Amino acid sequence: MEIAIVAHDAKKKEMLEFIKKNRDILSAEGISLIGTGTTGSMAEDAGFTVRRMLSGPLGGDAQIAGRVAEGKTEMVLFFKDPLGKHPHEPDINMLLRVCDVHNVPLATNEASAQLLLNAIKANFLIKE
Ligand SMILES: O=C(CO)COP(=O)(O)O
Repeated sequence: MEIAIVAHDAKKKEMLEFIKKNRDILSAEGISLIGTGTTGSMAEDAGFTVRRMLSGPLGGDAQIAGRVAEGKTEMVLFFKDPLGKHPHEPDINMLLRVCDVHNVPLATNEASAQLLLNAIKANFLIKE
């Protein structure tokens, strides 16, 4: 299962702590990570293997949306900054919309992301 990790700047620290806390799940066999540019390199620096897309403002969200639409990315953990303004808001909304179109699990905050990973751990989301 390919899981996307994306975090806005104000949420990067939270994402880093989150992925480190969930290293056992995120590094498990059958799980691969994809991320927007800066989030992805942050995760790589923490020892994860990540397929890195462009940075969000340069089209990274759109690239991940494409992979969701193609059925390649099957879960999106997107720590969105609800208080900031982003030049690539249309891309962000597209990623959220495409997840809904394709019924792909999407978490936009840490509490929801943890529930999704717990579900993976409990084997609820592993496809046959
Ligand atoms: O802007 C982002 C998501 O919308 C995140 O992009 P980066 O991971 O490159 O900072």
